[in-house]
Amino acid sequence: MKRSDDSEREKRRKRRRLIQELGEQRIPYLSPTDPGYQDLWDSSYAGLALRQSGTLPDGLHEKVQSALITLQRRGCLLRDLVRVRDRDVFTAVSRALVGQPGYTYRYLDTRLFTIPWHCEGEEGQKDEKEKHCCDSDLRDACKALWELNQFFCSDVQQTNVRGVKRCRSDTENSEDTPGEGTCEESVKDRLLEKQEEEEEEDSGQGCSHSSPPSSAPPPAISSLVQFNVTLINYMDPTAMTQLKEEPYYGMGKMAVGWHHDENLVPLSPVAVYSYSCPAEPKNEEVTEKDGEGQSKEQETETEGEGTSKEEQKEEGEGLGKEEVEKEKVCWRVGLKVAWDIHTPGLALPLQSGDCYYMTDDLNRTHQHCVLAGDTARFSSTHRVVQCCTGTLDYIQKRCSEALENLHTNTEKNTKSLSSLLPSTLQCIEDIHNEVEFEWLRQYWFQGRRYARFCSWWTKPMEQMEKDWKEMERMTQLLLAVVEDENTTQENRREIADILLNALTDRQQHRQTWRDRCQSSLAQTLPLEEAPVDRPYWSNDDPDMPLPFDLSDIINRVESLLWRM
Ligand SMILES: O=C(O)CCC(=O)C(=O)O
Ligand SMILES: [Fe+2]
Repeated sequence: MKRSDDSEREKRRKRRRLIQELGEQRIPYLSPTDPGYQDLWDSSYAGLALRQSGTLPDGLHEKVQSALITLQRRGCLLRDLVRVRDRDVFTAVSRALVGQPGYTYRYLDTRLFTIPWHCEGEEGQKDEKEKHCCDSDLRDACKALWELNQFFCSDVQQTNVRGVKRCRSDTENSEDTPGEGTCEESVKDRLLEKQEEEEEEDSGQGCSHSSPPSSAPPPAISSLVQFNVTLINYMDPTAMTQLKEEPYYGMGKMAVGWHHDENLVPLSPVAVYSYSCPAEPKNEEVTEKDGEGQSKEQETETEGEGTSKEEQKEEGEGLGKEEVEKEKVCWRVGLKVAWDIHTPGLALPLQSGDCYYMTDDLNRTHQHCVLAGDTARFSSTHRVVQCCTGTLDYIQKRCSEALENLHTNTEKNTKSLSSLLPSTLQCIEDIHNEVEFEWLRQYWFQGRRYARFCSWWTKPMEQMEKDWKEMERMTQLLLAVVEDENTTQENRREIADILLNALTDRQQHRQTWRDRCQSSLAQTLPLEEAPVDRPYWSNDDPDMPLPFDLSDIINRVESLLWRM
């Protein structure tokens, strides 16, 4: 649901006031050197586990690290232009999705499409086109990430969390005395409630579409973990001028703000490989975008926390200096219990090569953020994404389902709708909108970035566009039925209603995507990354069954409904 600008403004105003009220006070959080750290971990963050760098299989680090550098060098890692509470923002981190061929992952109104990973023994089995979607360099890189994925799949289930080392040797002291002074509960309570309320809205768990029953297997149980994608993150803090301070605990600069991971299979774990590299690897393809190229004026997203520049300034003010200094050289993951202001937060430092797991319902009951260190850093975050409506297979089946209702008379060379059953028509118009807005426009909005280094999605997207065009034809046929005054069709009114709703939705969504494509932030992108508003056609394009702008047709159907 779209919320009005007014209520957005009001929310931001309240939040700003609460942050001002909180002033210099911060909620306590513990780091490994603080007394009580280990106890806090055991009691309140038990779903978190650390797999230290030195305990990974031989050779895996080298493979994975060189794979990550390859992805960066080849220009595969890009900042996403996401939507946070109706506003366009760039993610502070650059990202790419690698995973099962044909899978996608949706976060913050953005559907990422996988660069397929290639698994062992696959060569020779796949048909030619799949085998050569990327060059051998990228194929090797993706294969290394698949190997890491295999390791995580078996490790995360063997490691019934307690088996993994929780911490380093610097936590002997287990006295339970949270480091910082008391704070005014009332202010914090309200602040936290506000914060949670806002964040929850951004973190819909589970499937967001009410689609027909899917053939997907039941949710993974913890004994059988199959991570199906990894979202790769990269950030060089020295190139970023706009990192936000962590506002509630004073943990320091955030690369990724507080959030729950979205769209995962409930209770599924997340496994993260962390690689801090001393120097920024050169990006061959997009030299323009490096360093200074990242405009200082751009706002950056911190998932679920989109705040204005003024707020960022205010949040930074009043921070105790020594709090900012704490552990500042090391990258860390921050954790907090959701809906709870009494439990101190936890900051887990990550040495290069360290991995951590979020298991059980940690992702649901807690939020996490990423705190920037001094060096550039990659992470590979392996997930079991909810894929009931997110695979190419799924959407192709949906398209076929819709097109079944299009009957071609080969003799007369005419087309007609086989069934005019309202439920069938409703389903077809839903599919039409789904394929246009969840797939075609999502794909093209991210520009030509995929096709640049991997051709896997090119053909399927072309086919999908053809199918979608057939659906435009079907809507045109439906319009003709509704407008035929002489029809004996008894449920004409019901059909007109269905059509009107679908067209109104379509018109609105087309406008939203046009706005996203034309936003001032979108204009800052280099040509090959710039959003493409596709499909787009002029209203009198003879090749297209219906105009792009549906307002005339919507008016026609509306007035027709009045007269019925
Ligand atoms: O980089 C990390 O350690 C975690 C990143 C993260 O939370 C995410 O991508 O959702
Ligand atoms: Fe996350």
